[in-house]
Amino acid sequence: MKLISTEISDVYLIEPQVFTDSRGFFFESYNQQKFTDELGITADFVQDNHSASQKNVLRGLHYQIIQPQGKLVRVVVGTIFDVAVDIRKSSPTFGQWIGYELSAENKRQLWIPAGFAHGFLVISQVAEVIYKTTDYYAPGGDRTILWNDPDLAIDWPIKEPPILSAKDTNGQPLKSAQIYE
Ligand SMILES: Cc1cn([C@H]2C[C@H](O)[C@@H](COP(=O)(O)OP(=O)(O)O[C@H]3O[C@@H](C)C(=O)[C@@H](O)[C@H]3O)O2)c(=O)[nH]c1=O
Repeated sequence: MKLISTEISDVYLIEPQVFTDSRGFFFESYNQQKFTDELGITADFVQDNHSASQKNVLRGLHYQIIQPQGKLVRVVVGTIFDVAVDIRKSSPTFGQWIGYELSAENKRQLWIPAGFAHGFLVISQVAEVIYKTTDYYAPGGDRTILWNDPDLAIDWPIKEPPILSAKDTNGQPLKSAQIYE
């Protein structure tokens, strides 16, 4: 597997080694020893999540104010534009965002450590997103930063108003959100 740096240190794209033959393909989507020894990413995951969304759904930008979660995100059906925003006040890249296309085809994964808000826009007709988290869901502790916060100015590849949950419609701008020191 290959580690690709992004514009924000600590956030990485990961490209797995894919084995193809006449039957199809195989790849290790996660291997703790290789993550630690080869990629230098030490993370203990405690939960796997799986969501399916239709085209133009935007989920995010989410984080947990308690039990902040690191996330290892990948797509098994379709294509998403996956975004991470640095919301660690003490970080030199505070308020910066990165966005990458993750797809069933490119098999790329995005490693987002705790301290970031995460969201994605579905580009394909349907997308199924699977992600591992380093801490458990903390209902009541989850927070949303507004997906189109003008201070973040995230360049979503969006052509029409996205489909949002009620929670995401009422996200906070970063400047007034409860965030990490
Ligand atoms: C996130 C989550 C939700 N749920 C429940 C709560 C709710 O009834 C239903 C749907 O929850 P949500 O609307 O919050 O799901 P969703 O909008 O997909 O939330 C997710 O968005 C992406 C971008 C993230 O980064 C994740 O951390 C998570 O916040 O699932 C769990 O049981 N466990 C979980 O870990």
